[in-house]
Amino acid sequence: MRSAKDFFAPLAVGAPAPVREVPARPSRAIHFFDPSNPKMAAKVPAMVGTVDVLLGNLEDAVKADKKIEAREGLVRIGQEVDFGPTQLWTRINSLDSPWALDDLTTLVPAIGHKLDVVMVPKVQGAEDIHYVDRLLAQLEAKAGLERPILVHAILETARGVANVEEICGASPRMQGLSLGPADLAADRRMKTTRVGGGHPGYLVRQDPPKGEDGTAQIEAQRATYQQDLWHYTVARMVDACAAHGIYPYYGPFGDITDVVACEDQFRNAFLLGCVGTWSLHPKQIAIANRVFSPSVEDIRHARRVVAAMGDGTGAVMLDGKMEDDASLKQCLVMVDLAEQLAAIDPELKKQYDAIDAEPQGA
Ligand SMILES: CC(=O)SCCNC(=O)CCNC(=O)[C@H](O)C(C)(C)COP(=O)(O)OP(=O)(O)OC[C@H]1O[C@@H](n2cnc3c(N)ncnc32)[C@H](O)[C@@H]1OP(=O)(O)O
Ligand SMILES: CC(=O)C(=O)O
Ligand SMILES: [Mg+2]
Repeated sequence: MRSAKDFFAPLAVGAPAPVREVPARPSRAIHFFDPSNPKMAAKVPAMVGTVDVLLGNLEDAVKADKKIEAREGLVRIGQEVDFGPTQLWTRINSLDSPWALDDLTTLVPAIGHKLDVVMVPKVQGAEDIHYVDRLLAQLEAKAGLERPILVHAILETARGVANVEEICGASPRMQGLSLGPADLAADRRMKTTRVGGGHPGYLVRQDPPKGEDGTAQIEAQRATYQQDLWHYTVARMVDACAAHGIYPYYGPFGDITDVVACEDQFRNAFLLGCVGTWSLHPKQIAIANRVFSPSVEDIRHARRVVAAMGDGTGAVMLDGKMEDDASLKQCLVMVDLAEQLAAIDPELKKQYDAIDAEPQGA
């Protein structure tokens, strides 16, 4: 294990100094595109400014015979497009694949100055992050980059979940984690065939009513409640990320047509502490932007609590409810997020600013 004193030293002579704090940049939707798909690639310039993160995907969903085309396509897009306020990320191929090394050694010299985050799939433990960490430092030094490229890991193996805390703390480059429900389900031998989302068979059932003789009527009509297959993993991921000052994300929702269930899954993740999610299709961007932006009602309430709490200590009553130091902290999470989002989203800024113009007591 590296000494705490060395943790923030560059891992290669001439590499940029590691960040001491991961920048809190809005990333409600990480929108995936396949740079080898001409139709998708052509849409990228017009998507700048409409989505927080554009991610050139090189891994799964890119055909094996298109891997080099995808990598070269991403280089071209990275060089030609002005990304303005939108972050540019990539998902490289898995570290045991024939492509991962060339992904990094090609992308960093060519577009490293524009790449904000490298997403690494199928991370098993800290050793995978250490490998990428050192390689990136060497490539950054060689390319003369002035700021470090951050690393995001996908949690999609049972071993990765077991090692989630050490993955989060493996490098100052660690920016965040995403849930990878498809590969994780396969690795765990779960019996699902979907990419994220729920399953009608994963449920609890209301207790049976009792008959007159006191026996359970198990054949009676009983309500069932579908449960969230991903709750445990998302909750672990949120805790590990919060403990290490990095950011948790839900991942893909594969049923592109079911925008309602998609929104529900995203909202569960938002409420549990995730800062964003993936978008696989243009129509998922608006869902993610809506869900991962605090509502006007929440911001109105949060600002009232902040105002009512004065110096931030003690307890007050507001609308019949107790507010104190701890509920104030929850409200500040919302208010801070709203400020970050308002800085990049003019429509949201208008909505949040309008709260100030409302009559007192509204
Ligand atoms: C488990 C995991 O690893 S998840 C992550 C990996 N998976 C991905 O990245 C998948 C990315 N998304 C896709 O490949 C596609 O959206 C698909 C295959 C799901 C659906 O694609 P299509 O059948 O073309 O969808 P659809 O016909 O609705 O597309 C409408 C338009 O949006 C475009 N489009 C679709 N997805 C995207 C995208 N992600 N980015 C930009 N444009 C897109 C299509 O090219 C099409 O363009 P056109 O109007 O010029 O013809
Ligand atoms: C996100 C991803 O890669 C997966 O679900 O497998
Ligand atoms: Mg995967």
